[in-house]
Amino acid sequence: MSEKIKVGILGATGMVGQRFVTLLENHPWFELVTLAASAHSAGKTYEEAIGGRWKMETPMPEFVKNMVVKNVADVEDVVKNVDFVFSAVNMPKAEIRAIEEEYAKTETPVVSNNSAHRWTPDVPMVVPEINPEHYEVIEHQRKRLGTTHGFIAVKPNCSIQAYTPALAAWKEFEPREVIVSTYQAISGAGKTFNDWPEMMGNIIPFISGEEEKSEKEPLKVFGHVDEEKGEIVPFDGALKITSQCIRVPVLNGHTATVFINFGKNPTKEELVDRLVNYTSQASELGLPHAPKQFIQYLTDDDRPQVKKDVDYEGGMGVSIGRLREDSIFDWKFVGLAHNTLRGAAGGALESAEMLKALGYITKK
Ligand SMILES: N[C@@H](CC=O)C(=O)O
Repeated sequence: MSEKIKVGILGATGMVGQRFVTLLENHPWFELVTLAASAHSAGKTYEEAIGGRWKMETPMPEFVKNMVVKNVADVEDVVKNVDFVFSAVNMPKAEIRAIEEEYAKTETPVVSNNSAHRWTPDVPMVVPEINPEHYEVIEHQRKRLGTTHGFIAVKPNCSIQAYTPALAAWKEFEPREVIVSTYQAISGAGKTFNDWPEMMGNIIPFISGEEEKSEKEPLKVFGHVDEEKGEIVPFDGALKITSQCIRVPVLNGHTATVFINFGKNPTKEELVDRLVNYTSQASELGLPHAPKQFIQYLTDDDRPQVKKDVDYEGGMGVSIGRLREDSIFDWKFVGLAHNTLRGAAGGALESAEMLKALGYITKK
Protein backbone atom coordinates (compact mmCIF):
# COMPACT_ATOMS: atom_id res chain seq x y z
CA MET A 1 0.00 0.00 0.00
CA SER A 2 1.28 3.46 -0.90
CA GLU A 3 2.35 5.67 1.99
CA LYS A 4 2.09 8.75 -0.19
CA ILE A 5 -0.46 11.47 0.54
CA LYS A 6 -3.33 11.18 -1.94
CA VAL A 7 -4.28 14.26 -3.90
CA GLY A 8 -6.97 15.35 -6.32
CA ILE A 9 -7.11 18.23 -8.78
CA LEU A 10 -10.24 20.39 -9.10
CA GLY A 11 -10.28 21.97 -12.55
CA ALA A 12 -7.95 19.31 -13.97
CA THR A 13 -8.64 20.03 -17.65
CA GLY A 14 -7.57 23.73 -17.78
CA MET A 15 -4.02 24.90 -18.35
CA VAL A 16 -3.12 25.15 -14.65
CA GLY A 17 -4.81 21.79 -14.02
CA GLN A 18 -2.69 20.25 -16.79
CA ARG A 19 0.44 21.75 -15.22
CA PHE A 20 -0.51 20.16 -11.86
CA VAL A 21 -0.88 16.81 -13.65
CA THR A 22 2.62 17.01 -15.17
CA LEU A 23 4.20 18.16 -11.89
CA LEU A 24 2.56 15.39 -9.88
CA GLU A 25 3.86 12.56 -12.07
CA ASN A 26 6.33 10.63 -9.86
CA HIS A 27 6.07 13.15 -7.03
CA PRO A 28 7.99 11.76 -4.03
CA TRP A 29 5.35 12.72 -1.41
CA PHE A 30 2.03 13.02 -3.26
CA GLU A 31 0.09 10.54 -5.39
CA LEU A 32 -2.42 11.96 -7.87
CA VAL A 33 -5.53 9.76 -7.58
CA THR A 34 -8.51 11.96 -8.55
CA LEU A 35 -9.22 14.36 -11.38
CA ALA A 36 -12.31 16.57 -11.29
CA ALA A 37 -13.68 19.13 -13.72
CA SER A 38 -16.98 20.56 -14.96
CA ALA A 39 -20.09 18.49 -15.62
CA HIS A 40 -19.17 18.63 -19.32
CA SER A 41 -15.98 16.59 -18.69
CA ALA A 42 -17.34 14.37 -15.91
CA GLY A 43 -17.66 10.67 -16.78
CA LYS A 44 -15.09 10.89 -19.61
CA THR A 45 -11.55 9.56 -19.38
CA TYR A 46 -9.02 12.36 -18.87
CA GLU A 47 -7.71 11.82 -22.40
CA GLU A 48 -11.23 12.15 -23.87
CA ALA A 49 -12.04 15.15 -21.69
CA ILE A 50 -8.90 16.98 -22.84
CA GLY A 51 -9.45 16.13 -26.51
CA GLY A 52 -7.01 18.25 -28.52
CA ARG A 53 -6.53 20.77 -25.68
CA TRP A 54 -3.34 19.37 -24.07
CA LYS A 55 -1.12 22.45 -23.77
CA MET A 56 1.98 21.18 -21.97
CA GLU A 57 5.42 20.86 -23.62
CA THR A 58 5.64 17.20 -22.57
CA PRO A 59 3.12 14.48 -23.55
CA MET A 60 0.18 13.67 -21.28
CA PRO A 61 1.45 11.23 -18.60
CA GLU A 62 0.25 7.66 -19.24
CA PHE A 63 -1.07 7.17 -15.70
CA VAL A 64 -3.79 9.84 -16.07
CA LYS A 65 -5.02 9.00 -19.56
CA ASN A 66 -7.65 6.48 -18.45
CA MET A 67 -8.64 8.09 -15.16
CA VAL A 68 -12.36 8.88 -15.23
CA VAL A 69 -12.95 12.57 -14.53
CA LYS A 70 -15.32 13.36 -11.66
CA ASN A 71 -17.70 16.29 -11.39
CA VAL A 72 -16.25 19.07 -9.18
CA ALA A 73 -19.78 19.72 -7.89
CA ASP A 74 -20.04 16.15 -6.49
CA VAL A 75 -17.94 17.08 -3.48
CA GLU A 76 -18.53 13.91 -1.42
CA ASP A 77 -17.56 11.73 -4.37
CA VAL A 78 -14.39 13.72 -5.15
CA VAL A 79 -13.09 13.75 -1.57
CA LYS A 80 -13.70 10.02 -1.02
CA ASN A 81 -10.15 8.86 -1.70
CA VAL A 82 -8.05 11.99 -1.31
CA ASP A 83 -6.16 13.57 1.59
CA PHE A 84 -6.18 17.06 0.03
CA VAL A 85 -6.95 18.82 -3.27
CA PHE A 86 -5.41 21.44 -5.52
CA SER A 87 -7.95 23.89 -6.87
CA ALA A 88 -7.69 25.41 -10.33
CA VAL A 89 -11.43 25.59 -10.99
CA ASN A 90 -12.70 28.10 -13.49
CA MET A 91 -16.01 29.57 -12.25
CA PRO A 92 -17.33 32.94 -11.08
CA LYS A 93 -15.46 34.04 -7.94
CA ALA A 94 -18.40 33.76 -5.54
CA GLU A 95 -18.93 30.15 -6.67
CA ILE A 96 -15.23 29.37 -6.23
CA ARG A 97 -15.30 30.80 -2.70
CA ALA A 98 -18.34 28.68 -1.87
CA ILE A 99 -17.09 25.41 -3.37
CA GLU A 100 -13.58 25.70 -1.90
CA GLU A 101 -15.18 26.17 1.55
CA GLU A 102 -17.45 23.21 0.90
CA TYR A 103 -14.38 21.05 0.22
CA ALA A 104 -12.54 22.37 3.30
CA LYS A 105 -15.60 21.56 5.45
CA THR A 106 -15.32 17.88 4.44
CA GLU A 107 -11.94 17.99 6.29
CA THR A 108 -10.10 18.10 2.96
CA PRO A 109 -7.40 20.80 2.81
CA VAL A 110 -7.62 22.95 -0.35
CA VAL A 111 -4.47 24.48 -1.84
CA SER A 112 -5.78 26.93 -4.38
CA ASN A 113 -4.33 28.68 -7.37
CA ASN A 114 -7.45 30.88 -7.59
CA SER A 115 -7.73 34.50 -6.56
CA ALA A 116 -11.21 34.07 -5.01
CA HIS A 117 -10.03 33.63 -1.40
CA ARG A 118 -6.86 35.76 -1.55
CA TRP A 119 -8.50 38.53 0.46
CA THR A 120 -10.40 36.33 2.91
CA PRO A 121 -8.70 37.59 6.10
CA ASP A 122 -8.07 34.16 7.69
CA VAL A 123 -6.86 32.51 4.46
CA PRO A 124 -3.06 32.51 4.21
CA MET A 125 -1.64 33.75 0.86
CA VAL A 126 1.87 32.40 0.92
CA VAL A 127 5.09 32.33 -1.10
CA PRO A 128 6.91 29.57 0.84
CA GLU A 129 10.24 31.41 0.68
CA ILE A 130 8.74 34.66 1.99
CA ASN A 131 5.89 34.31 4.50
CA PRO A 132 5.32 30.68 5.63
CA GLU A 133 4.56 31.94 9.16
CA HIS A 134 1.18 33.09 7.77
CA TYR A 135 0.09 29.43 7.85
CA GLU A 136 -0.40 29.96 11.60
CA VAL A 137 -3.70 31.68 10.76
CA ILE A 138 -5.07 28.29 9.66
CA GLU A 139 -6.01 27.46 13.27
CA HIS A 140 -8.31 30.53 13.29
CA GLN A 141 -9.77 29.63 9.90
CA ARG A 142 -10.49 26.10 11.10
CA LYS A 143 -12.46 27.52 14.03
CA ARG A 144 -14.56 29.65 11.64
CA LEU A 145 -15.16 26.71 9.32
CA GLY A 146 -15.80 24.29 12.19
CA THR A 147 -13.14 21.86 10.98
CA THR A 148 -10.28 20.07 12.67
CA HIS A 149 -8.31 19.28 9.53
CA GLY A 150 -9.81 21.09 6.52
CA PHE A 151 -8.72 24.59 5.49
CA ILE A 152 -7.99 26.73 2.43
CA ALA A 153 -4.54 28.10 1.59
CA VAL A 154 -3.82 30.16 -1.52
CA LYS A 155 -0.83 31.45 -3.42
CA PRO A 156 -0.55 34.99 -4.76
CA ASN A 157 -0.92 36.07 -8.38
CA CYS A 158 1.77 35.17 -10.91
CA SER A 159 2.46 38.82 -11.76
CA ILE A 160 3.98 39.64 -8.35
CA GLN A 161 6.51 36.79 -8.37
CA ALA A 162 9.06 38.57 -10.56
CA TYR A 163 9.61 41.47 -8.12
CA THR A 164 8.18 40.65 -4.66
CA PRO A 165 11.12 38.28 -3.88
CA ALA A 166 13.55 41.20 -4.37
CA LEU A 167 11.45 43.41 -2.08
CA ALA A 168 11.52 40.60 0.52
CA ALA A 169 15.30 40.27 0.23
CA TRP A 170 15.64 44.04 0.70
CA LYS A 171 13.17 44.40 3.59
CA GLU A 172 15.83 45.78 5.99
CA PHE A 173 16.37 48.73 3.59
CA GLU A 174 12.66 49.65 3.86
CA PRO A 175 11.26 49.59 0.33
CA ARG A 176 8.91 52.58 -0.12
CA GLU A 177 7.63 53.85 -3.47
CA VAL A 178 7.70 51.16 -6.15
CA ILE A 179 6.71 51.58 -9.81
CA VAL A 180 6.40 48.28 -11.63
CA SER A 181 5.56 47.42 -15.25
CA THR A 182 4.86 43.76 -15.95
CA TYR A 183 5.29 42.12 -19.35
CA GLN A 184 3.10 39.04 -19.06
CA ALA A 185 3.19 35.82 -21.06
CA ILE A 186 0.10 34.51 -22.85
CA SER A 187 0.07 31.27 -20.83
CA GLY A 188 -1.00 33.48 -17.88
CA ALA A 189 -4.31 33.78 -19.72
CA GLY A 190 -4.41 30.00 -20.23
CA LYS A 191 -3.50 30.39 -23.91
CA THR A 192 -0.91 29.28 -26.44
CA PHE A 193 -0.18 31.02 -29.76
CA ASN A 194 -2.37 28.39 -31.49
CA ASP A 195 -5.45 29.50 -29.62
CA TRP A 196 -4.53 33.20 -29.43
CA PRO A 197 -3.02 34.07 -32.85
CA GLU A 198 -3.87 37.75 -32.27
CA MET A 199 -0.92 37.81 -29.83
CA MET A 200 1.69 37.00 -32.50
CA GLY A 201 3.77 40.14 -33.01
CA ASN A 202 1.36 42.07 -30.77
CA ILE A 203 1.17 43.78 -27.38
CA ILE A 204 -2.10 44.32 -25.51
CA PRO A 205 -1.92 46.98 -22.78
CA PHE A 206 -4.66 45.56 -20.56
CA ILE A 207 -5.10 42.51 -18.35
CA SER A 208 -8.33 42.60 -16.42
CA GLY A 209 -7.85 42.99 -12.65
CA GLU A 210 -4.09 42.52 -12.89
CA GLU A 211 -2.89 45.94 -11.79
CA GLU A 212 -4.89 45.83 -8.56
CA LYS A 213 -3.45 42.37 -7.79
CA SER A 214 0.09 43.51 -8.61
CA GLU A 215 -0.18 46.51 -6.30
CA LYS A 216 -2.08 45.01 -3.35
CA GLU A 217 -1.10 41.36 -3.02
CA PRO A 218 2.51 42.08 -1.94
CA LEU A 219 1.05 44.02 1.02
CA LYS A 220 -0.78 40.92 2.26
CA VAL A 221 2.35 38.79 1.70
CA PHE A 222 4.32 41.29 3.84
CA GLY A 223 1.57 41.45 6.49
CA HIS A 224 1.42 39.62 9.83
CA VAL A 225 -0.88 37.26 11.69
CA ASP A 226 -2.92 39.16 14.27
CA GLU A 227 -3.66 36.48 16.87
CA GLU A 228 -6.37 38.51 18.55
CA LYS A 229 -8.29 39.18 15.35
CA GLY A 230 -7.47 35.72 14.02
CA GLU A 231 -6.53 37.10 10.63
CA ILE A 232 -3.71 38.36 8.43
CA VAL A 233 -3.31 42.12 8.66
CA PRO A 234 -1.73 43.55 5.47
CA PHE A 235 1.49 45.56 5.77
CA ASP A 236 0.55 49.16 6.51
CA GLY A 237 4.01 50.74 6.45
CA ALA A 238 5.47 53.09 3.88
CA LEU A 239 5.50 50.58 0.98
CA LYS A 240 3.32 51.78 -1.92
CA ILE A 241 3.21 50.02 -5.29
CA THR A 242 1.79 51.30 -8.57
CA SER A 243 1.77 49.19 -11.71
CA GLN A 244 0.98 48.75 -15.39
CA CYS A 245 0.41 45.22 -16.67
CA ILE A 246 0.94 44.46 -20.35
CA ARG A 247 0.35 41.25 -22.32
CA VAL A 248 3.33 40.47 -24.58
CA PRO A 249 3.98 37.82 -27.26
CA VAL A 250 5.83 35.38 -25.01
CA LEU A 251 4.58 31.85 -24.18
CA ASN A 252 5.93 31.47 -20.61
CA GLY A 253 7.60 33.98 -18.29
CA HIS A 254 6.44 37.22 -16.72
CA THR A 255 9.05 40.01 -16.74
CA ALA A 256 8.84 43.06 -14.46
CA THR A 257 10.71 46.35 -14.75
CA VAL A 258 10.87 48.11 -11.41
CA PHE A 259 11.80 51.55 -10.03
CA ILE A 260 12.23 51.66 -6.26
CA ASN A 261 12.90 54.10 -3.42
CA PHE A 262 14.17 52.97 -0.02
CA GLY A 263 13.88 54.46 3.47
CA LYS A 264 17.56 53.62 3.97
CA ASN A 265 20.45 54.02 1.53
CA PRO A 266 21.76 50.59 0.52
CA THR A 267 24.82 50.25 -1.70
CA LYS A 268 24.73 48.10 -4.82
CA GLU A 269 26.97 45.55 -3.08
CA GLU A 270 24.50 45.29 -0.20
CA LEU A 271 21.53 44.90 -2.54
CA VAL A 272 23.24 42.16 -4.58
CA ASP A 273 24.47 40.45 -1.41
CA ARG A 274 20.92 40.21 0.01
CA LEU A 275 19.60 38.74 -3.27
CA VAL A 276 22.21 36.02 -3.71
CA ASN A 277 22.37 35.13 -0.02
CA TYR A 278 18.60 34.99 0.48
CA THR A 279 17.77 31.91 2.52
CA SER A 280 14.45 30.55 3.71
CA GLN A 281 12.84 27.75 5.66
CA ALA A 282 11.59 26.34 2.32
CA SER A 283 15.10 25.50 1.12
CA GLU A 284 16.19 24.34 4.60
CA LEU A 285 13.27 21.88 4.76
CA GLY A 286 14.39 20.33 1.46
CA LEU A 287 10.95 20.58 -0.15
CA PRO A 288 10.95 18.67 -3.47
CA HIS A 289 10.03 21.78 -5.49
CA ALA A 290 11.88 24.44 -3.51
CA PRO A 291 14.71 25.93 -5.58
CA LYS A 292 18.19 25.45 -4.06
CA GLN A 293 18.84 29.12 -4.70
CA PHE A 294 15.62 31.14 -4.81
CA ILE A 295 17.06 34.27 -6.47
CA GLN A 296 19.84 34.46 -9.06
CA TYR A 297 21.47 37.79 -9.80
CA LEU A 298 22.61 38.23 -13.40
CA THR A 299 25.34 40.72 -14.30
CA ASP A 300 25.12 40.69 -18.13
CA ASP A 301 23.38 43.80 -19.48
CA ASP A 302 20.99 41.73 -21.59
CA ARG A 303 19.69 39.46 -18.77
CA PRO A 304 17.30 38.25 -17.47
CA GLN A 305 15.95 37.07 -20.80
CA VAL A 306 12.88 34.88 -21.13
CA LYS A 307 14.57 32.38 -23.46
CA LYS A 308 17.70 31.99 -21.34
CA ASP A 309 16.39 32.38 -17.81
CA VAL A 310 12.73 31.41 -17.49
CA ASP A 311 13.59 27.80 -16.55
CA TYR A 312 16.11 28.77 -13.84
CA GLU A 313 15.82 26.22 -10.99
CA GLY A 314 13.25 24.23 -12.97
CA GLY A 315 11.10 27.34 -13.38
CA MET A 316 10.86 27.78 -9.59
CA GLY A 317 13.64 30.36 -9.17
CA VAL A 318 13.52 34.11 -9.78
CA SER A 319 16.04 35.98 -11.94
CA ILE A 320 17.04 39.57 -11.21
CA GLY A 321 19.33 41.77 -13.30
CA ARG A 322 20.01 45.28 -14.62
CA LEU A 323 20.25 46.65 -11.07
CA ARG A 324 21.41 50.24 -11.41
CA GLU A 325 20.97 53.67 -9.86
CA ASP A 326 18.20 55.83 -11.25
CA SER A 327 18.06 59.59 -11.80
CA ILE A 328 14.58 60.02 -10.25
CA PHE A 329 14.17 56.93 -8.03
CA ASP A 330 16.93 55.35 -5.91
CA TRP A 331 17.35 52.13 -7.94
CA LYS A 332 15.85 50.23 -10.85
CA PHE A 333 16.02 46.58 -11.88
CA VAL A 334 14.43 43.87 -14.03
CA GLY A 335 12.95 40.61 -12.67
CA LEU A 336 11.70 37.44 -14.36
CA ALA A 337 9.70 34.46 -13.07
CA HIS A 338 8.02 31.50 -14.77
CA ASN A 339 4.32 32.31 -14.53
CA THR A 340 2.84 28.80 -14.70
CA LEU A 341 5.56 27.15 -12.57
CA ARG A 342 6.74 29.58 -9.85
CA GLY A 343 3.68 31.76 -10.50
CA ALA A 344 0.92 29.12 -10.57
CA ALA A 345 0.87 25.31 -10.27
CA GLY A 346 4.54 25.04 -9.18
CA GLY A 347 4.02 27.65 -6.46
CA ALA A 348 0.88 25.88 -5.24
CA LEU A 349 2.67 22.52 -5.25
CA GLU A 350 5.59 23.93 -3.25
CA SER A 351 3.03 25.45 -0.83
CA ALA A 352 1.44 22.00 -0.37
CA GLU A 353 4.89 20.52 0.26
CA MET A 354 5.51 23.15 2.92
CA LEU A 355 2.08 22.52 4.48
CA LYS A 356 2.93 18.82 4.61
CA ALA A 357 6.38 19.50 6.10
CA LEU A 358 4.78 21.72 8.77
CA GLY A 359 2.11 19.11 9.60
CA TYR A 360 -0.95 20.93 8.19
CA ILE A 361 -1.48 18.37 5.41
CA THR A 362 -1.41 14.74 6.55
CA LYS A 363 -3.04 11.47 5.59
CA LYS A 364 -6.70 11.66 6.61
N1 LIG B 1 -3.69 36.82 -14.33
C1 LIG B 1 -2.43 36.33 -14.74
C2 LIG B 1 -2.39 34.87 -14.44
C3 LIG B 1 -1.16 34.47 -13.79
O1 LIG B 1 -0.66 33.39 -14.21
C4 LIG B 1 -2.18 36.58 -16.20
O2 LIG B 1 -3.17 36.88 -16.88
O3 LIG B 1 -1.04 36.52 -16.65
